[in-house]
Amino acid sequence: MNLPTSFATRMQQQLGAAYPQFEQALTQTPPVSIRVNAAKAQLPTDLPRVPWSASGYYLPHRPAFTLDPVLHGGAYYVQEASSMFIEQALQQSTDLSQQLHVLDLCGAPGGKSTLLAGLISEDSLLVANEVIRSRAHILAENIAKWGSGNVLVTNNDPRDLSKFSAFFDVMVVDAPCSGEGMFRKDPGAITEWSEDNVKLCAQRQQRILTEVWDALKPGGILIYSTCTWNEAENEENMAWLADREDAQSIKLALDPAWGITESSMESIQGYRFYPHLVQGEGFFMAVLRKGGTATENHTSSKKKKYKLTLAGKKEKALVENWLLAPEKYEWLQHNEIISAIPASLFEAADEVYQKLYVVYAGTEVAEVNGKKIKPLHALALSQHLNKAQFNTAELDLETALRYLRKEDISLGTSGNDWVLMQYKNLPLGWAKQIGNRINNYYPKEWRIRMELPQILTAGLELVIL
Ligand SMILES: C[S@@+](CC[C@H](N)C(=O)[O-])C[C@H]1O[C@@H](n2cnc3c(N)ncnc32)[C@H](O)[C@@H]1O
Repeated sequence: MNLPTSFATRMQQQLGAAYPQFEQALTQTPPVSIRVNAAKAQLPTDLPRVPWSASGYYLPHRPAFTLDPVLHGGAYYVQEASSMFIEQALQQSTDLSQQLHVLDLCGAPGGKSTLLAGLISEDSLLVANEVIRSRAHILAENIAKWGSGNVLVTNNDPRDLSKFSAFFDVMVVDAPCSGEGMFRKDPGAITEWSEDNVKLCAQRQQRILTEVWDALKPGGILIYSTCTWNEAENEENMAWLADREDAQSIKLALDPAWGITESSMESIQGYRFYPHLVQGEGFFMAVLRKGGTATENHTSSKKKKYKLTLAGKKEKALVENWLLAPEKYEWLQHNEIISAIPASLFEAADEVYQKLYVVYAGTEVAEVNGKKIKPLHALALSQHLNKAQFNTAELDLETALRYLRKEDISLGTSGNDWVLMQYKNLPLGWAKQIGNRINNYYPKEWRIRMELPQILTAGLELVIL
């Protein structure tokens, strides 16, 4: 691999005698790993586990993920193993039984957001943000597929977060960086790399951290990560922040067998992932606790004017049984769209709506137009869907893939109703039976564009819950 000279020199200094193993590891094929959505599926297997994540597994080779319907149903997420380490940061720094407000600032495409959504309690709120519009929509798609129901996806610049004061208990900043840890996976990252770019990235990271800092509560946790190894974008930025603001680095307990390299610089504990020592790509993470005492999540009772509008009684009655435990939700209506958010999150969600541009919220349940009701795609993928309310059709692999390609399919059935399309008991989306015909309601922008091969191979052997 043709590495930039100044990068190679720095890594030689950083790694000493281990440098040749590091360089050799950069020529190896990256490991493939997935994280299972524990609310939807289990993977009964003796596949090796990602040691720092309860639901992460390594696969022996890279399957054609696009052709696995179970992926489209949100039963797992393809995620690089090192980045699953934020699970340890969250678990070791935070009481997850509490109701939390969590921000994932640089969220797309959604690896860390879906991991966070799986770790926080059902009455905690995750704000998954992404500054780039098109990427925010991909994030929303992956959040809808994960199906938790307590996530708001926003499309804002970090500076917009400065409208919040002491709102978040936890902030994850997975910052845009110079990407040294991606050299093996994405050789394009090598050509984009330069010392100047490292400096620019470090400055941008400082700006981002400054803009969002006030939104973190006193006593709150910042989980900062990059996929790069240089100190300027990592420990130096954390030391700069801890020095400027009142913050302290948190030391995590590590199993030495994990192969993670701990660094200690100017009172900052950092965690580095090198490809010759771990099964994963390059990664850095540090955790800071903001000074002061944590405060409970309570919202001002003074506020009268809500941005969120409650659904009308009639509309709510039409659809509320489509979710399990409907009494736990506040039912919202925006134009013809009815959605649900956990009732305990109403005030917090409203505050987010007041301050940010929300592109997706909670569970979008239905579109109601007079007496016409259409179940929405996110409902099919929700972890809280009340399946008993719907007709279902179990599809074989080929039909499932044709459905996901938004092709016309035939089930040999007749009737006049909405049908939940399932593969191995996992909901994929809706179709409408009209007489003998099936209208395919799979979202156009999500459809599989790849041609189907002559011979189809079954995907991951998950047990759907
Ligand atoms: C490392 S990626 C995030 C990966 C994501 N956390 C995950 O686990 O799937 C960094 C993200 O930051 C976004 N980004 C780029 N410039 C930014 C900026 N100035 N402020 C905030 N985010 C930015 C990128 O669009 C990208 O989605």
